[in-house]
Amino acid sequence: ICVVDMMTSASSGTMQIKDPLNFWGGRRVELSDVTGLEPVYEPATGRVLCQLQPCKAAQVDEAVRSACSAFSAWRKMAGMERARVMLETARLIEKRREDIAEVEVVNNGKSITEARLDVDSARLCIEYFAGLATNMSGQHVQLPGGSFAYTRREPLGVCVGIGAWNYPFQIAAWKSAPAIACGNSMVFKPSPVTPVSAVLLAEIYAQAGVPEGLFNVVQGTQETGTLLCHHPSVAKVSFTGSVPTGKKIMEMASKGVKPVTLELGGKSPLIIFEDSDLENAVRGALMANFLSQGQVCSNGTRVFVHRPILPQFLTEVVRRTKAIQIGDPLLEETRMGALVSRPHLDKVLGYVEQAKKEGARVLCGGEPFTPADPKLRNGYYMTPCVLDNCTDDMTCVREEIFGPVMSVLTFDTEVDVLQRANDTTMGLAAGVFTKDIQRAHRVIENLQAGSCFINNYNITPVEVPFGGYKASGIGRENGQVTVEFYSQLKTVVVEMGDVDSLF
Ligand SMILES: NC(=O)c1ccc[n+]([C@@H]2O[C@H](COP(=O)([O-])OP(=O)(O)OC[C@H]3O[C@@H](n4cnc5c(N)ncnc54)[C@H](O)[C@@H]3O)[C@@H](O)[C@H]2O)c1
Ligand SMILES: C[N+](C)(C)CCCC=O
Repeated sequence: ICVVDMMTSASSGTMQIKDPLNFWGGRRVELSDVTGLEPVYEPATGRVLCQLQPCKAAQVDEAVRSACSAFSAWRKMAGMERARVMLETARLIEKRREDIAEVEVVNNGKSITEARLDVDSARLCIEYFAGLATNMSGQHVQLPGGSFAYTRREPLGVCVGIGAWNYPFQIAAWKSAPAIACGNSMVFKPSPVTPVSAVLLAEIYAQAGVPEGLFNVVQGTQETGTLLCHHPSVAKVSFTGSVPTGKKIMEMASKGVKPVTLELGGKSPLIIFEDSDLENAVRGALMANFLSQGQVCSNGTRVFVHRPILPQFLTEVVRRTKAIQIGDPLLEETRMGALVSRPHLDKVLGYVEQAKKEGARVLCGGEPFTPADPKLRNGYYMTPCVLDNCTDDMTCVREEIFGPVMSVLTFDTEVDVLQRANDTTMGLAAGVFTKDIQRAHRVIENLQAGSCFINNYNITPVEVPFGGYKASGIGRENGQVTVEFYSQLKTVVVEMGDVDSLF
């Protein structure tokens, strides 16, 4: 069942990926048409891990047909039966936690410590939605003369999931768990940069007993994604990725009047007031900027610090940032691994150069980093960066960098900082640190963001909805409300008397 030959589990540069990464009809599929191969890299070493076999129209069609056939069986199963299979999936994920996490590290570059937490989040999400699978209920409405109506919450059909590269396994679970809990099937396309772990989820679902074709993986780039969005048998598209791609997805889905979930990018504010617990505020700022090498959609990359505490804040944040251990992401002690690709690393370093040109001051980091271990020399590492002296008009403050770069800004009043925090087209997340509870809730009420934090940052329990305001997205993932985004409501009116015809 395993996709990889684990020659060692201790360090990078050794894992082999040999088995096909496409999956439908309950098994891995070796494509006969293998044109358009794309190299897939191990970010920690720069080594080519395998070649991506992109799916064309014929294969997309096969996967969708497989999903259609599974949907017919799955939708008829009782919620309890669906829940049982999902709980078994969660149990198998827990059992394989370590090898899934290692695959994620090898293809994504994040630290093993973080990858384990991502696998846990995927498992918890499947467990959570297993609980909701038994609760697909409607409403009973009394009407005059003993007549009544009721509503049924029904699945949509074949849902497409399209994922980003920063949380490959977690994204596949956050999309598939609510979809299948509601009785849908799914065709999932991972990012071509990180295609390796989604197929493990497909295998585990199959092993747990879902019908063949319930969760399928098609690999590919934007061509494959486009084919999926336009496919006439697809009922919904759930997308995680950048704002520009999200707009294209919405446009394509609109042609078939298909609902979308869009989990897009952000440029989120984190506001630190002078009465904060400084130690916690600094920890929060690091969590808001450096998880997953800074490649996190919800990151609070605009850190607004109340002027009276700026010096202490900067001293402490820089001290802790410099102490972050960078290196082989498979080692236990590593806290920051490699960025996802060479072009992405160059882009992030380019943002630091641009920030300097525009007048920001680099307090630490922002440089390429070469680990001492020779096998890591071609990996995509950089030192985490804190920028001071930032102003609202700078590129580093306006654009999503998606790397380990924290921009620190200063503020004097609550009114001023709220106006500046909201001065962005995006609205994924926001955070506030203060000991004043009235202020905390007042500030949150006035922040234009879908996922907010008081005295913490970037924690996403699966029981609560996650998603954005403004250009950061449509719909939510996780939490009870997500059932509404993967189902549709049927109203049934029942006449108990005679038909009172006007004709
Ligand atoms: N809000 C969230 O929950 C969330 C989570 C993770 C990442 N993100 C965002 O994702 C972005 C980084 O990820 P990325 O670089 O993989 O994003 P991206 O938009 O480049 O790609 C995302 C996915 O879309 C596919 N795709 C690209 N063009 C397409 C097209 N025309 N039609 C169909 N599919 C297409 C890609 O192959 C990939 O699978 C960041 O902006 C980040 O903030 C958001
Ligand atoms: C779990 N995190 C760290 C909040 C990430 C959510 C997904 C966004 O990229």
